[in-house]
Amino acid sequence: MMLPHPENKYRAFPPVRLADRTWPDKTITAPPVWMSTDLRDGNQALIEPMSAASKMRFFDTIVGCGIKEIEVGFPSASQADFDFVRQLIEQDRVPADVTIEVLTQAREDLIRRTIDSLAGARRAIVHLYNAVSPSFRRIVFNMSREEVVAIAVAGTRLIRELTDARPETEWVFEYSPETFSMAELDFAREVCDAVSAVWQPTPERKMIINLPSTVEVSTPNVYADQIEWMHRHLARRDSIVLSVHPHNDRGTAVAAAELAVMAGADRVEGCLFGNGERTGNVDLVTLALNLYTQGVHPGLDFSDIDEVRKCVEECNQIPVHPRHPYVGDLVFTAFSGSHQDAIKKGFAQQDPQGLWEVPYLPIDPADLGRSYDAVIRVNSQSGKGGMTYLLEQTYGLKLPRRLQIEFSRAVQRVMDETGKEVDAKDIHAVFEEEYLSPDGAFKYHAHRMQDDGSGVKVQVEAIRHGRPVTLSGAGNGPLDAFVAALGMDIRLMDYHEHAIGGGSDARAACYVELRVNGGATLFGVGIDENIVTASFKAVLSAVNRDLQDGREATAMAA
Ligand SMILES: CC(=O)SCCNC(=O)CCNC(=O)[C@H](O)C(C)(C)COP(=O)(O)OP(=O)(O)OC[C@H]1O[C@@H](n2cnc3c(N)ncnc32)[C@H](O)[C@@H]1OP(=O)(O)O
Ligand SMILES: CC(C)C(=O)C(=O)O
Repeated sequence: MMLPHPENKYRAFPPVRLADRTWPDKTITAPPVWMSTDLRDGNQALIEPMSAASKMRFFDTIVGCGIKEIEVGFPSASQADFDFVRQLIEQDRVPADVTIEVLTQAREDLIRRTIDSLAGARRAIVHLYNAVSPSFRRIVFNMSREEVVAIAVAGTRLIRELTDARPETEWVFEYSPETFSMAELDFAREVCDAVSAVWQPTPERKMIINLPSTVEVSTPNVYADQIEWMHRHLARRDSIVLSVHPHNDRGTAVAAAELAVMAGADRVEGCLFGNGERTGNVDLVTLALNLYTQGVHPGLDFSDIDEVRKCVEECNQIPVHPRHPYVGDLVFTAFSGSHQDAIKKGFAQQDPQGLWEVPYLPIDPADLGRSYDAVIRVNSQSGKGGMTYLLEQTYGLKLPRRLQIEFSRAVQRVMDETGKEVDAKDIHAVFEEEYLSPDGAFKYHAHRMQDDGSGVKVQVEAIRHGRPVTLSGAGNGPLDAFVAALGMDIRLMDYHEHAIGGGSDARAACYVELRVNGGATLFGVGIDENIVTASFKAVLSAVNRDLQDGREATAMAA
């Protein structure tokens, strides 16, 4: 089935004729004013709106993130929203540096109730809106341009009158020409100018003009042009905080907000992790952290991003997508081998004081309180890098390179059999089974060693096929002597050792690569508190593996 032809049903959004636009050359060097509308636009979009308790918990989280302007409801729409505003004020829940905001339609009864809800507030933003685009004028209101301007002006006048009568509150006025992004620019300007002419803001007492993409209908560059046009043409611009309120219908709300800020917007309204009507409001967390990764502090605190996500998910009853920027479960995870390899090398070379430069990771997960353990996960697409990284991070085992290659085949076998992702514990189990298994033919028990200056003699007590045996040998060093004691055709090809942990709990890990009876080389691993014992165990591990592989061990000691 093909999609039907769209030409007769949809048409391209016209570009703005703004030849001398300046925003493409701008960079963002300071954060905008952030406004969270989680408790209003976010809440009105939920299947089940939040309870008062959830709203209060969410409010505290938003405050904890450092957001200073918070739209807390639409108090004239429901008793629940009205009561929540009252609770915030009466219980003195609003910190001194935070301002609550409420939304109202431009209708007298609704405006009166809205202002009533704010009685006793120290400072409050009253947010008035009415839709201005041609289709809304025609379909929803059946009104002319003049009538739409008149609604906005009347609403503003009433709010002015009611707020003037309550000087105990510091009032801030916000006006939104709803559906701005679909409206004619000259008309949007006309409405906004008419409203600000009534409110009479000053540079000292600014009002907010908020230009929403109520529905995102164009590419973000067009929205940026619309914002730059308004930024240049609005009357009383020096007395206006220019705000944007992008929705995400085309999936480009973040880009739209960023370009809008480059185009002159001072303030951004959105929700944490992008909840909101339909495809959501712009995600404030992504915006803030995008800035952070450019070296600009957003003025917000997401240093424990998982805690913020937990609250938002529980209050909204909507999970955050596993691939959501910065916060999703999988965004600091690499499954594919080449990515894991690059990340592992990046972590190893990262200068803790230097610029962040770990490949594939645009941000240090630790800045967000995310753990490095989660960075690399292993499935059938993974190479050796991921599994060895996990072994090192979780169990302190630093496998030499050729052992990494050998071991990755063993893990790959398990994954091919199960088809599942494996975690650090699973990988360690495979490692144990392969190299540290106590069930091999030879088991180390104890040893004695003599060093007379000219050479070393060892006597090793071992269990062979369940029976105790004593192996004796001499050589240049302990390992040489032990290999001689085994009486087998063994060549030591490679040797590595390192400490695991520190202090009294420290142990030694020893890796040997042997060629037994002229066959292919293979590794053995030994771990013990004593480095010599670890090396003997490593040799037995390799010999046991050789025997397991069914190779002939012809000259074995009896
Ligand atoms: C883009 C946004 O997110 S805007 C915010 C939207 N949020 C909400 O609407 C949530 C809460 N809203 C509600 O509970 C209700 O809509 C209320 C209580 C505000 C109003 O309810 P009602 O009085 O039943 O009106 P209703 O919801 O049907 O609104 C439609 C009427 O409001 C008018 N209207 C819509 N927006 C506005 C506005 N901004 N200013 C003035 N009138 C408006 C419409 O023209 C329509 O009038 P009509 O009935 O004469 O045709
Ligand atoms: C009220 C306005 C700002 C709004 O929510 C929108 O246009 O999406």
